[in-house]
Amino acid sequence: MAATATAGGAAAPPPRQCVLDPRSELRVEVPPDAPLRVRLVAGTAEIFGTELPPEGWVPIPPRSKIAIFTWHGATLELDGVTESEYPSEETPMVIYVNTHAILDARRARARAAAAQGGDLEASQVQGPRVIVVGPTDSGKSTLCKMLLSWAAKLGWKPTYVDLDIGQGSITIPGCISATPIEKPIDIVDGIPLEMPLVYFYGHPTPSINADVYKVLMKELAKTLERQFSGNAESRAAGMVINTMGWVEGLGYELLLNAIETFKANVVLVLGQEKLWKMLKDAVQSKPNIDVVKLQKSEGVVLRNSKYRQKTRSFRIKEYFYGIANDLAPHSNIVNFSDVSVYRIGGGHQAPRSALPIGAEPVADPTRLVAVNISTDMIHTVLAISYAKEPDEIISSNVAGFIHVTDVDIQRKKLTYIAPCPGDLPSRLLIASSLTWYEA
Ligand SMILES: Nc1ncnc2c1ncn2[C@@H]1O[C@H](COP(=O)(O)OP(=O)(O)OP(=O)(O)O)[C@@H](O)[C@H]1O
Repeated sequence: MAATATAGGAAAPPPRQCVLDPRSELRVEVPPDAPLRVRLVAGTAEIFGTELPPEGWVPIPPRSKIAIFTWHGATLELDGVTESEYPSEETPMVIYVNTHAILDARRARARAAAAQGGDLEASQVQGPRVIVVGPTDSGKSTLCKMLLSWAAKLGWKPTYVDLDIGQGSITIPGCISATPIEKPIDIVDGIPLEMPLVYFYGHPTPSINADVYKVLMKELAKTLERQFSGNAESRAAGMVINTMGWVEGLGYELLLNAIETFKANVVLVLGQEKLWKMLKDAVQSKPNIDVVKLQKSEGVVLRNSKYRQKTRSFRIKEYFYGIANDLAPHSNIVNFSDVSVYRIGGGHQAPRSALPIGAEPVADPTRLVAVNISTDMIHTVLAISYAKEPDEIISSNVAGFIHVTDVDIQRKKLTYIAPCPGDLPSRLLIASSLTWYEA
């Protein structure tokens, strides 16, 4: 099939078939506003580690950039509009699946050691803790998805940890989160959202308050450590950790911090020799950390900062309205006196208007600051903390998010939308710089 560009006002092309040779993939970009569906006609194929069902059409969400890969050959049918679609035989998939096989063997070893019992070191019963690093658009999130889905297909329940606050593949951007992956990741619905453990940072870049970012990583790691200690199976299945594409200066320092905090024992470096060498040298004194260089796929689509900003907005919108725009959020009103809003590390970014009257920006980067509700909060996202007391906010995970749609200073009322009806599960809210404007 030749490369085609069919979006941009042109009539939708008729359904078309594509025959893929073994170990090749069809790369497809879906436009933001036109539907595409795909059907497997013959053979087997997968999208980032999740197999296409043998029968029936699979809707591909708008704005997706995907590769439909086949190990043994496949015939596909596409129906709808694409921005581009082209096949490629040059993929790093064999290298990726070999990496998966090595991780799988480590999981099996950890499980067998735990079953044997006796006096064992923690590292003997710990499965692989894989951290995937690389510059922006090197395919990190995609490789994480594949490693998780292939592991889940074999019955493991690895924990996915997402440290990429810029994009947010588990929940909205601005969060550090983790969730067990119990089955291959759904092509349409993405990462399952039943049991995520979410810590709210509240900004799309760590430079705003790197100390808070580090504290939240530590809190998440501590909670996961506790969960692993009581669950040999998930400890053997290990973790797959996705990171940000910022690999220089502070970004690099945070990567080293993440490796240490989550006790990663496998570092997969995508697409940058220099980063691989730097990390290898940095961890050489530490036992049992493998730093492995992996080829980047040429299929990974480059996204500029404007596109990323837009994607962030869509992720927030999806939280309230669903991926297929099929959910209806609930609008609600609370009195100012019924909630308390805090900012973690009130220093750097907080506008003076968001600080208590007469307060100066504080120096302690992790200090908690109570903020007055003001019209500045309109269009921003607030997180609902599980904390019982304000001083527990930084060490507590969050229950979910609300989006502020109006602030009535005179009547002292805040209007918001939430995914569920009813009262807020907590009165302690965390402010953020994340905004979303309803079109
Ligand atoms: N082989 C491929 N063919 C087509 N699209 C691909 C392929 N691999 C990845 N993509 C797409 O390219 C985009 C970028 O990939 P991905 O999100 O994995 O990169 P990343 O390194 O995690 O990016 P970031 O730096 O933002 O964290 C995604 O939309 C992904 O679906």
